[in-house]
Amino acid sequence: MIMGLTGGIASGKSTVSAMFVDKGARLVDADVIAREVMLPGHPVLAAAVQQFGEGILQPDGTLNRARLGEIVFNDSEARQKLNALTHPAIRREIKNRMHALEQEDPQRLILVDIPLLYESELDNLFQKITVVYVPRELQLARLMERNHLTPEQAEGRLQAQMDIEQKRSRANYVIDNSRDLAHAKQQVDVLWDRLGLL
Ligand SMILES: CC(C)(COP(=O)(O)OP(=O)(O)OC[C@H]1O[C@@H](n2cnc3c(N)ncnc32)[C@H](O)[C@@H]1O)[C@@H](O)C(=O)NCCC(=O)NCCS
Ligand SMILES: Nc1ncnc2c1ncn2[C@@H]1O[C@H](COP(=O)(O)OP(=O)(O)OP(=O)(O)O)[C@@H](O)[C@H]1O
Repeated sequence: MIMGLTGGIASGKSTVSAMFVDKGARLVDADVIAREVMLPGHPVLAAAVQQFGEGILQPDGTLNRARLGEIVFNDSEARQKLNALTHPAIRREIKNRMHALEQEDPQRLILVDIPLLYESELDNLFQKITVVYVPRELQLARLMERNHLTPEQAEGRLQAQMDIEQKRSRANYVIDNSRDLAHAKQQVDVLWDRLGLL
């Protein structure tokens, strides 16, 4: 079975996917792929430099993530331009990895962690979708703490995504990550059993 996993920025997708991996799931992580297409030498990074200028690079030629983040999380037009450059390549690679894992081991759960799953209308790739949910205020607080952002910067990142309540209402399954890790783990265990993955 292939299951999509999504949620809001900093809602705990990576934390919860790691729990599924511990239980034996295979993982495709869109954020990892998104980083790969922005490595020096990749045509997607070259296209981004064409679009946004050399200022998005560090002196050593690697992407200045903070700089590009400042641009795209404050300007929806710029973000759409970046998405148009990055998303086709990311989508292609997600599908390749999903299908390779499926062939390798058809019995295992394949979990595909995609932050922008609903925004990019990728829901039809999956039989089931799990949303990792926390209320918006907690999402904002965890994001500010993890990324050392001001409230304004964190708000900009939240605004760049579909509201988490909307994502929750569209999900087949919801993992509530607003309490401690043990509470989240308990829900992963229940879902694992419910999916018949013993
Ligand atoms: C803008 C960039 C350089 C910022 O890098 P930074 O290290 O600060 O953040 P990181 O990559 O770890 O992303 C953190 C989270 O931000 C959110 N996010 C990233 N890009 C976007 C976007 N274009 N739109 C909305 N949310 C986004 C996601 O929830 C992601 O998990 C980077 O996110 C990027 O290259 N984004 C474009 C590719 C993309 O769309 N990735 C996310 C989905 S696969
Ligand atoms: N149950 C929890 N209790 C306290 N802190 C948590 C919990 N779950 C996750 N965190 C913390 O919240 C932050 C966000 O978690 P995580 O990185 O897993 O989110 P994410 O959804 O993968 O983020 P992104 O969208 O940026 O990829 C991290 O600093 C993590 O350590």
